[in-house]
Amino acid sequence: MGSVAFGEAINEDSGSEKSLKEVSDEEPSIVNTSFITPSANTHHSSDPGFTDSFHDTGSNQPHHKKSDAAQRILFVTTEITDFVKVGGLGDVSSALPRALAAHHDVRVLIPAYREMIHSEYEIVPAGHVPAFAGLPACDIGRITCSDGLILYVLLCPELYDREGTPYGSGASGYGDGQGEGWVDNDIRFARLSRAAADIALGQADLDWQPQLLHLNDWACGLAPAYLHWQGHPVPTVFTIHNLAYQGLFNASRMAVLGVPEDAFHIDGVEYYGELSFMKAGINYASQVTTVSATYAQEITTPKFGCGLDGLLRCKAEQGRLSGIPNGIDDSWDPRTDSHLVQAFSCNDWRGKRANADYARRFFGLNPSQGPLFAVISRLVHQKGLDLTIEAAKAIVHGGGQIVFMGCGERHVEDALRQLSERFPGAISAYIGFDEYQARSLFAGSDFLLMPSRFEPCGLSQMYAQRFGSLPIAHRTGGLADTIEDGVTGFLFDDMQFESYMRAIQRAFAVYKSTDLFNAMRGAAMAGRYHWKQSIVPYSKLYRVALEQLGNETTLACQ
Ligand SMILES: Nc1ncnc2c1ncn2[C@@H]1O[C@H](COP(=O)(O)OP(=O)(O)O[C@H]2O[C@H](CO)[C@@H](O)[C@H](O)[C@H]2O)[C@@H](O)[C@H]1O
Repeated sequence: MGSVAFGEAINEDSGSEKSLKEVSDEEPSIVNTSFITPSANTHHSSDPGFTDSFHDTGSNQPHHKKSDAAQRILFVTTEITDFVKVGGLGDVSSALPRALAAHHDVRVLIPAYREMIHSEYEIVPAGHVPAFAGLPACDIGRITCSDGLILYVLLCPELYDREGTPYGSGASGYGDGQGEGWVDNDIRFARLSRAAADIALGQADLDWQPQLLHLNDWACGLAPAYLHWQGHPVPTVFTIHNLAYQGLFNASRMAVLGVPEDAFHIDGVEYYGELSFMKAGINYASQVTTVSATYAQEITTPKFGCGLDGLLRCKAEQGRLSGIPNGIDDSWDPRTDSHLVQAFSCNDWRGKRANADYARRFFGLNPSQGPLFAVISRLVHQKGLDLTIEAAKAIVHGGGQIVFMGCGERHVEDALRQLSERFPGAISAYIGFDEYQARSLFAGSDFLLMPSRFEPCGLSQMYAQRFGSLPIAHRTGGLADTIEDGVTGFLFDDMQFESYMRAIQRAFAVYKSTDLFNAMRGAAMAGRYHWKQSIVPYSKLYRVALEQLGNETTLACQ
């Protein structure tokens, strides 16, 4: 592909066609707060028992006084940023249960990884789950976090006490049983799912029993299925964070996982001859959610549905599929974040500049007056790194610099290393992830490059906006829902180099116009994508799932 020239090709006014919001440093306004997908709300709209008691109380402390509508929720996950994080699921699992805990009794179930066993936290014996099919018996421990959040950790050292990520020895993402995933991932995550089902049924010797399971991604997908096959109608909410990772395993593994033979068909867990954990979760959960309204609609189409779009369309028609956006937690505040070399706020651009200087020094870039672009991402196909690599030369020739931070697919890591060697002082590749430096980079950069092919929600673009770094992103999924084109960032429509370059050119043009650039940064920083906005929709959904009990006539999708 040819490169797109800067200079005369740049339209000075291209970023200003839309009027900017008035911005206030002291009281940031809330933007884009309503994302519940309109096409999938047949159950939600009725919501007979739901009251305003869930509205913002200003507290996210677990011991906040709960309303009568409080529910006991077990949030089941494979990552939590407090201990182990591969990507966005870790952040969500750390923040969402805490936000919900102001209104519900929310506890978390997660495997006891090495990071927990060797942490400073005491693990108190709490329960036990029996062996099942080829799944070993294991103990359950309890960790009480410093803010009171209770984690139940599944103690099974032969499955979980390993060097590596929750999913495998490599770093390329969610390891769905293929590639670099652990060879026993089917057993590892069936064990987690079965433990969740046992806890829900009061069969785990715990002194606590949830009313509802909130399950996350393919690794928890068998939990609703186990409950269904046993004939126990425990309500379940299954959240898809990324449909592309499905947990596909050989059908010969069914017996060892305790999956009944007669469930292996197109309306059960079979996916083109393999066993799909993701399909099990979608098929048997009371409610399915994903993490933005746009992605909830997209996954019902062949383009984004990963072969499950027919099933998801059926769920949407049944009112069992909805989109609830992720948020970001209070720690993402440039005025108070202790990770930053200098705190800053809207219109305090000297403070932001200090973070840029630090980032340039830390990542080995030359001093520069040009724009600093950041890429903070898992390095996987989804994230469109190939487009950014193609655009890099033009960005550097236009006077820009780029820092890449992330790890993932080996060939992408290699390509980034080569790029940084080709453009020393202008491009830096940090292969790995460091929360501290990531925050400095969000704070120091002028623009975040995020040309994702698809993006269920995306957190990085929200972090960037909060820190006054304008995202340049593909108009898809949660990116489309959380970035206002020409106001808080730049969106492009086609996943094509030329289209991406036009958005980058617009960013360069805005950078040249100080007033416009500052107004956009202010608008971006004023957007508050707080988790509090998710409490009401999740609470409604929990209520709907509880009320569905005993009324399961529409579960099957033929
Ligand atoms: N190599 C790395 N190692 C560890 N952390 C890294 C990392 N690279 C980036 N991160 C961090 O992980 C988070 C990225 O979260 P995103 O939501 O943007 O994407 P991700 O694809 O991981 O999440 C998926 O789940 C989330 C949660 O629902 C959805 O928002 C998203 O669309 C979906 O793809 C950020 O906190 C970022 O700083």
